[in-house]
Amino acid sequence: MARYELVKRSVALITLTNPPVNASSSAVRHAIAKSMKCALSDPEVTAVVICGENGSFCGGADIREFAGPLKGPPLVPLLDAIEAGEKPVVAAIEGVALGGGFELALVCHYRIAHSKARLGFPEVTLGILPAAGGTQRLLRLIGIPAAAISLKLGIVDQVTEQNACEVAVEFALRAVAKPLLSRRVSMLTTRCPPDLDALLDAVTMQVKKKAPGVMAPLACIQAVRAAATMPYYKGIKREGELMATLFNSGQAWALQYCFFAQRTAGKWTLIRSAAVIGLGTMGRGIAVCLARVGISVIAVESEKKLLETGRQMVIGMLERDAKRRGVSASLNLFKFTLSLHDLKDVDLVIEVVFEDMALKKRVFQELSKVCRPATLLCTNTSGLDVDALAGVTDRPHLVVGMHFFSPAHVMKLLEVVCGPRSSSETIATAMSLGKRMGKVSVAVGNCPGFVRNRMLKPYIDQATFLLEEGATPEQIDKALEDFGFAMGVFRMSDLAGLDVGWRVRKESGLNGSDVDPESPPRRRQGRRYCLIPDMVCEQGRFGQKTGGGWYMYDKRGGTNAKPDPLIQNLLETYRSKYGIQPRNISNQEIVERCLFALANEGFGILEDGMAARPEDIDVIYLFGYGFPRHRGGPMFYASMVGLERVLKRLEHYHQAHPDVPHLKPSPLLKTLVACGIPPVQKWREHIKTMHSHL
Ligand SMILES: CCCCCC/C=C/CC(=O)SCCNC(=O)CCNC(=O)[C@H](O)C(C)(C)COP(=O)(O)OP(=O)(O)OC[C@H]1O[C@@H](n2cnc3c(N)ncnc32)[C@H](O)[C@@H]1OP(=O)(O)O
Repeated sequence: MARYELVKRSVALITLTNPPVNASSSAVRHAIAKSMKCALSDPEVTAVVICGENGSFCGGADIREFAGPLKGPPLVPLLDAIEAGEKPVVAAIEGVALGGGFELALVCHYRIAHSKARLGFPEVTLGILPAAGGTQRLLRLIGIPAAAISLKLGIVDQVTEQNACEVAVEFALRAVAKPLLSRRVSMLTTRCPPDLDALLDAVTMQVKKKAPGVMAPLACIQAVRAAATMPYYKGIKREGELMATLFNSGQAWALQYCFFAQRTAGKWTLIRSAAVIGLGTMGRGIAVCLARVGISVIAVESEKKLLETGRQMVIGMLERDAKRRGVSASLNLFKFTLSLHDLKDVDLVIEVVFEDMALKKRVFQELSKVCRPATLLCTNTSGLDVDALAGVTDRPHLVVGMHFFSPAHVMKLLEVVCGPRSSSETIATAMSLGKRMGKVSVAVGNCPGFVRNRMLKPYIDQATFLLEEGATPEQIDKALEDFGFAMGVFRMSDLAGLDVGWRVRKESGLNGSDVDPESPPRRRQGRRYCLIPDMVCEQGRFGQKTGGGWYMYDKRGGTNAKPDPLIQNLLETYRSKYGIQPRNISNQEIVERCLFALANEGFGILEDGMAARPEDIDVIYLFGYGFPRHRGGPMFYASMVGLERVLKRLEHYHQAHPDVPHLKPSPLLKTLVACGIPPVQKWREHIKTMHSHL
């Protein structure tokens, strides 16, 4: 609900984390109180910055909590303590600082606002008034006759076009030595016009005329009068009395009801009930995501034992999730069953069974029989042909891929896979369901691996080829982590699990009994193939979950990756078996080969019409693979490096490795270079084939 971290060694950064608007729920207030205590008592901390996550400072009190008894730390003492603290506190305001959010900003000693930030007290629209000192402090800060923009008024100390939080941290460092007394707004005297009574009487008349019978605006005028005529401690008492009257009035209830009714009315949806088939890790995560947004879920398993395990896991996840978000767990939305017949009335089904086409086809055939004709049938396949599944149903137009990423209740990305027969309504419904579930949904075409996994293959291939040629997993990971990835390719693979890729390789005949015995060594299906990943899996090393993969871990499920002499040994034996002379490989080569191969596949995807635009690919990689945001995504990164250079380097590497088709520059890359390298946003204009739905 609030993140606490030390930045620049001495500034405590408190980030409110309560999406979507960082409303100050009881849990958020509790977290602010705890963080402030930490900051004020830590001798290393000389200043504090308060900001909000995802571009919103704070949308005010959590209006949903108004219906129940006050929970969490009382507001006024919490805010007074921030103001009275002996270390400078700076509010970094982006997005909105409304109601209680604005009051929080006003108790800070300095306010830095982004030029697009909105500050204000909309409480009156909810039938109440700002009652955590807002009426008293704002007027002390700007005086009674004020009515202009924030900087001019002195509400904020600096307006910025840049990241308000970063500017606020620098500001806080400069504020350390300065006296705080004059920065405590409650200590200021309200500047009043000489004709205060006449002014307030005139405003009262206007309000009565404009909003006859409405209580809150009149109460606000009384609070203004208190700010003008009373010392702060009396003024805030008056503010509290006025609030108590309003808070329990039918007008406040009606106005708050209207606030939510207006938002609920916009929530027309086709999907009220859904089913999830398969309660493995993915299925459980998807089921939790659905229930989180109020959709009732029928969860299906094939065996009693699996169903019971799944049920327990889902309940545990829901309870932990609800606790974290300070809400009650929506267990009543769930039904667990062994029978597909229970799905006859649901609006949508998401199939999450084992990645096996024959099994999936059987499930889709069965669903066709049991579900009502309008039910949408979705598959969470990570790369199989969605249209082949559509083809076994009685409603191919209602079949679409919804490709979630593990863990599904955490990862933001959702690829909505449009089959050639998926109708526009089906795609739009899947896209809007994804948005409702808080996902970043991207529509993609139906090709093997779709976008993320299709691009991942050349990226991982390059990393394993580099191992053959002399690099170690640690060296490759370090180069990629220095580039900006939180985890290099091998640490990431260990986290995701190595067995899935192994199975996919077996199914596609690259490994196992289907391999052509005539294939030359280290070649499969006419191209270079590295056997090392299969050899690692053959030893039962599937990554973190087995306690070993590309690295060793202290236990099964451990996360602390250490270089493993066994892997080093395996690499040396492998190289000598195949007569490979290891060479020194530079970090530049690692980054170029991995990332240019990745982007090159992206160009191929655009060319095939499997993604609508480069921005979509970049979003997929930002949210689905942790591509460093400051690099913009693989396609934007390629444009920053310069397409001409990317083309030249790919030509160079392809010449050195002609048996690696992924290094052969894509025709679209060549076209873009030939036609003068347009900016990323214009690449789409040069794509000939476009998927009809994208
Ligand atoms: C730490 C000190 C605390 C002191 C507290 C003292 C008490 C003070 C009283 C108050 O603060 S009363 C609240 C004052 N704030 C408001 O009135 C703001 C209300 N919200 C808005 O005006 C808008 O939501 C917005 C913030 C401008 C964002 O608008 P946008 O169009 O982008 O999104 P919406 O669809 O309106 O909202 C998205 C989502 O968020 C929910 N929501 C918004 N604000 C609140 C809130 N204050 N409390 C609870 N929930 C809020 C809204 O209902 C939507 O939810 P949904 O489920 O997606 O429909």
